[in-house]
Amino acid sequence: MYDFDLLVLGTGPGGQKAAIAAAKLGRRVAVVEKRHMIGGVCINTGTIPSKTLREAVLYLTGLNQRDLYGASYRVKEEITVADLGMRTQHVIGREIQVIRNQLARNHVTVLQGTGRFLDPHSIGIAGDVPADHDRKVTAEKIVIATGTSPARPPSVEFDERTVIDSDAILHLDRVPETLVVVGAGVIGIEYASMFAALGTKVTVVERRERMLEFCDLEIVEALKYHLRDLAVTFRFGESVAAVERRPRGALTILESGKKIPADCVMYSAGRQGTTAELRLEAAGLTADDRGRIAVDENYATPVPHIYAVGDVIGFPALAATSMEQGRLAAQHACGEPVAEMQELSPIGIYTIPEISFVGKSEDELTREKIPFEVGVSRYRELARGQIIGDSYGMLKLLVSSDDRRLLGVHVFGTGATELVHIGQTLMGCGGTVDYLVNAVFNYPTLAESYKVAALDAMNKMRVIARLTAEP
Ligand SMILES: Cc1cc2nc3c(=O)[nH]c(=O)nc-3n(C[C@H](O)[C@H](O)[C@H](O)COP(=O)(O)OP(=O)(O)OC[C@H]3O[C@@H](n4cnc5c(N)ncnc54)[C@H](O)[C@@H]3O)c2cc1C
Ligand SMILES: NC(=O)c1ccc[n+]([C@@H]2O[C@H](COP(=O)([O-])OP(=O)(O)OC[C@H]3O[C@@H](n4cnc5c(N)ncnc54)[C@H](O)[C@@H]3O)[C@@H](O)[C@H]2O)c1
Repeated sequence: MYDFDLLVLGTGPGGQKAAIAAAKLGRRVAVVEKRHMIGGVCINTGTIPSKTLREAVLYLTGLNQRDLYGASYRVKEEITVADLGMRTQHVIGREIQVIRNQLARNHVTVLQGTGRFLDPHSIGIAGDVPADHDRKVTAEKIVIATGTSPARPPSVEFDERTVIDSDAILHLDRVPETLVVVGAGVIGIEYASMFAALGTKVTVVERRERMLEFCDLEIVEALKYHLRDLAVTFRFGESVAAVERRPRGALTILESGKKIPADCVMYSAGRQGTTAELRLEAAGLTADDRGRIAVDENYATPVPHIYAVGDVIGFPALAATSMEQGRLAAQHACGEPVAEMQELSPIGIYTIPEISFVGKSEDELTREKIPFEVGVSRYRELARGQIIGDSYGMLKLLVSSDDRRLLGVHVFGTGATELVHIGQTLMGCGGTVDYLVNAVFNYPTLAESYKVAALDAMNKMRVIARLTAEP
């Protein structure tokens, strides 16, 4: 008899949903988590602090209101890290309470400490403080949901103040005047946007020739234009060779020989699966060179009673997908029928302005030789866009020229990450552009952009149809 039916390592989005799903099926469930990390990277160092910081920045700088009230509009003249941290800490605290309460009311046992495999069914838990004793628990099924940590190259001297990663950026003692961001991935660009909005002079160094290459090119161009307008400098096609700490700041040395001085350097050049402490070999498992664990379509590892979900299994490494993987893995582990994860997942990037999309991009459709028409709506032509002072936002629909189905939705500007779900729902139900053409939307709203873009696509398709029909 095992101590638990299902034991989960890690309480990020994947671990939480795995634990609760199994508890709802009447299983005896436990989660193992380090002290001060309930909620995982998501709540403590990743998604939630970064998105809350972004709201604080937008509110305090008044950036979103400047189209209406002028370039000098500010809610607060001198914005300090205390102003920013207050909101972040408040939200983190509340979210941790919500998670603790959800686990407790579902009778999930929380075991505090760092878990490691002793054998395929046994986990040793090392306490985080000397007073916590080492203990051993056994479980019939185990879910690994240990997430990732920032990758720290050995050539970089991290010191938590001047040369930092995305965890330490939440604990700066002041807003830097100059900042170098290494890596223009999602994390790098989101933080570059926030600091640029605060007035920091940001330089982004990216090894590749472009950034966010999975996004619509036109939208990435629009984002770059906005960021340059906020004094961001981009160095594409450049790699960082070394970062040197100096008494007052740091020097980022590029392979091309350039030296960039800055108060602070944030390294956001990828993340590494948190598997080093797990002693996977004791369970007969291995991780790849980036700490990731291989799984099958049910999230089972090569050792069938052990599952892995969330960032530790790699792409797409998002909170929303991690949650769903956790739920599906638990269902499978409990012998319940499992639906496949829906392919149509949206991506939301909380830059300033924000980006969101679902489905294919123009580049992908062109590569795949799928004919499509584009319908565009610009916020400045929507009454709601004028009311909120968003003159740059846009929504783009990609419509199949063959059967008028929606193939992709790309949104840039206020509310993009919310608006995208209208398109996602329509696409998930196999809907065509005709639904949007004929639907009545609330007015004045940004959702109306769907109708405007649908009409635009339909008008273009009509021209082609007319010309094609001519003898
Ligand atoms: C700065 C930043 C911003 C992000 N923004 C977004 C966003 O806007 N939207 C989005 O969808 N995603 C975002 N993400 C990604 C998102 O946070 C992750 O996809 C998500 O947190 C992954 O969830 P997870 O279940 O894999 O576990 P994680 O949230 O990674 O948590 C893993 C947990 O496992 C614990 N753990 C590790 N090893 C052990 C062990 N041996 N024993 C016990 N516990 C252990 C850790 O302490 C940690 O608490 C962001 C990430 C970062 C870093
Ligand atoms: N809004 C969101 O959904 C969101 C937000 C933040 C993070 N995330 C998740 O977190 C994950 C990690 O994000 P990330 O941005 O750290 O990683 P990433 O791997 O996406 O980006 C790292 C970037 O750094 C560049 N790079 C690496 N080494 C370099 C060097 N020496 N010099 C210059 N450039 C270098 C790479 O070319 C790459 O573009 C993402 O995969 C994403 O899923 C999601």
